[in-house]
Amino acid sequence: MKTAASDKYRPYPTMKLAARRWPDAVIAAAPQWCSVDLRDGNQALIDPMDSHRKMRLWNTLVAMGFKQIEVGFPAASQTDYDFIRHLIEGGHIPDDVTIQILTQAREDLIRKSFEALEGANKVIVHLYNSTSEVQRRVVFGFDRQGCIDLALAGTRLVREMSAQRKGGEVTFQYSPESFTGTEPDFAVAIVEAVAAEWGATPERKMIVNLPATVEMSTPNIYADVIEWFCATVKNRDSLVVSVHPHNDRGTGVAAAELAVMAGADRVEGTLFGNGERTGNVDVCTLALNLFTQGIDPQLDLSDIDAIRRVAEECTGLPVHQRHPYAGELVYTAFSGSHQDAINKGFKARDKANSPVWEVPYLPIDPADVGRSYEAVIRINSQSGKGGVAFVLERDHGLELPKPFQAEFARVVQDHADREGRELAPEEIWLFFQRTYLADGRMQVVDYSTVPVSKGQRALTATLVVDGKERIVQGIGAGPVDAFVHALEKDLGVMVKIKDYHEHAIGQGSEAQAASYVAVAGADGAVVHGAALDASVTMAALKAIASALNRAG
Ligand SMILES: CC(=O)SCCNC(=O)CCNC(=O)[C@H](O)C(C)(C)COP(=O)(O)OP(=O)(O)OC[C@H]1O[C@@H](n2cnc3c(N)ncnc32)[C@H](O)[C@@H]1OP(=O)(O)O
Ligand SMILES: CC(C)C(=O)C(=O)O
Repeated sequence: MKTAASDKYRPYPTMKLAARRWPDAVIAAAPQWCSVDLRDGNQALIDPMDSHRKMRLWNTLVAMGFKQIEVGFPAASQTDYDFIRHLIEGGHIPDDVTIQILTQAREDLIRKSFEALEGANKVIVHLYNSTSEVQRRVVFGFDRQGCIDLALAGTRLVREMSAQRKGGEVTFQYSPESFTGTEPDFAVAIVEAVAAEWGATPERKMIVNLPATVEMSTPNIYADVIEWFCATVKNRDSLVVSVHPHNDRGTGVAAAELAVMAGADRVEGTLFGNGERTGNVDVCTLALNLFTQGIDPQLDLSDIDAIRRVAEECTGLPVHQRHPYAGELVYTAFSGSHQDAINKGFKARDKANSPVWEVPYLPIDPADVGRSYEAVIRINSQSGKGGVAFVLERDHGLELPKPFQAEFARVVQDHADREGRELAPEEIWLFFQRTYLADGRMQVVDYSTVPVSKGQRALTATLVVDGKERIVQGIGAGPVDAFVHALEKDLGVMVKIKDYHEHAIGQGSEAQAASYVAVAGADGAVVHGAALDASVTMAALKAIASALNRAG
């Protein structure tokens, strides 16, 4: 980047805090959540939501457990106004949910907002005006006092209209909008003036929302300012301090978390971070971050895919595949060492039967957000033996021995490299069948055994070799040993079994035997073979044939 261009920008002022406390704070409970999907999220859409989409999103937000929901800017849009009337007149607002509306500090807009709220039980009236130095100078053309006067005029009217209002209580919320561009001492001054005008008390608290309207600094500086604000503002116990981080620097989540550590009681945000420019802070991520620390987030995210679907369909914006917790790929490992560790983690967990989650590379149990283990491990050229073995065990019950895994993984990896793409589990299974189970030069058709002396059995096997039927006979300590001797005696094929494993797949009459052998060829190279059969002995003989066929 050219140096000349960066001369345009100035560093954000830091805060001189004598003994900042937030770095040592630990979040022990969820903050109050307020969804602003239907307002801030909506105002950022190319096509703002119609009533139908708003209603669908509303129902999802309520079902998730949001108790405060900003439902619109009724004085700005007829759709918002009508939607709010529909919520109220249709009786769609549960008793424990408070709707919030946004208005500027302008008389006509405030009056219209109260009109929209008629008949609603509890409401939050959210008044804002921009307080930043730039906006005072460039947009409004007034000084600090002019800015305070505007806020006070708006507050006064909200107070008067709240007193006249029939029906339930009004909670007042004030936002010094563009707080991050506002001198902290001025933010305190204007909030104190507004709180005095409103008459905030510890019994009738006012919400003070301190938005990172534009995220302009590292999150630690935002936290410093929040801590300083909370320590400095008069009558802190009459205020609910709220934050409303945007994500211009990509650190909205961190800013919200540090702000809560610094003393904020409440967080405004949206599902998956939709909102102006780079979005509002993502409440799903914040909530699940808490969840992974053992803290009840007070929001139900147990079916994150369903929530994601609604959000995507209502906003028309896709959630990124790598989005924390919700992205399509975030519970999937392609790379070999990750797959191996996840596979071992799952096995250790099954064995230990422990409630504590400690599967490597998975910060959260996918099942807790309604995701399944199915797609955790997927195979491409970056995958190793653990991943391939995981897929075969998960889908087909095969427990491949370690050296066997290594051999088959090489086959799969070569193919994935050639194809340059992910291989579906069905393709891997097809590959396994083609590599080990398909008919080769030698096929075992049948066999029988009889005891000949103590510990010795004679085996007769019918084979097809190069298309011709052959009968071979041999004696050995068991059927495998007898088969090896038969192959040597009658076909002149030397077989050195280096390793042998078998296990059952399934139970009862449906059960199958899986056999795996490692055979050393004349040159000493080890080749593996495998077979499945209803009979354990037949599976063993077929596995030997499989290895010999592969050895060529
Ligand atoms: C950071 C945020 O997200 S804040 C929320 C922003 N959301 C929206 O603006 C969405 C909906 N807004 C709208 O539909 C319109 O802007 C309306 C209906 C609110 C107002 O419409 P209009 O008056 O026609 O236009 P416009 O927004 O351009 O008005 C700007 C005027 O409002 C003034 N103004 C802006 N914000 C405020 C405020 N919070 N309080 C008082 N006056 C304000 C401006 O100084 C300007 O005054 P001027 O006309 O004397 O120069
Ligand atoms: C109205 C305020 C809270 C806002 O949306 C913002 O500052 O981003």
